[in-house]
Amino acid sequence: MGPIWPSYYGDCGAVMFVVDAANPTQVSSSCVQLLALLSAPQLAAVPVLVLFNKIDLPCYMSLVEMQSLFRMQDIVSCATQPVTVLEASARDGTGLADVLQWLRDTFRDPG
Ligand SMILES: Nc1nc2c(ncn2[C@@H]2O[C@H](COP(=O)(O)OP(=O)(O)OP(=O)(O)O)[C@@H](O)[C@H]2O)c(=O)[nH]1
Repeated sequence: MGPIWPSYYGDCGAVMFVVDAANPTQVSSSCVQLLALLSAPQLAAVPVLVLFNKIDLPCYMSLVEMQSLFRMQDIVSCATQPVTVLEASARDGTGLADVLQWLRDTFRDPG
């Protein structure tokens, strides 16, 4: 689906970028897609949530290792938009309260 994402950028109020944290083979392609998304002019001021999902599943890499492989710190500090990184399991609900809080904070009516 990646190639058609830019056609939606103009309508985005926020982006939730979900990474399969149980699948280290997708790290490099996810990282390339994330960098392309963050450098899109239409998304330059749009809040982005990078969500490492499926943390209930076993993986040979720890989440800290995966985020290090992603160079998340560098990505966040170089991004023009606010970037939040969270972890969750959509299956058992871990971390979803933080995701909902991010949505509330992001779409809070400023008035
Ligand atoms: N264990 C676990 N499974 C999940 C979680 N979130 C989604 N799934 C399952 O993962 C499968 C694929 O769902 P998604 O990853 O959302 O869909 P997708 O991105 O199109 O599929 P893939 O790219 O193949 O992972 C489904 O069977 C979901 O039920 C999670 O947090 N934990």
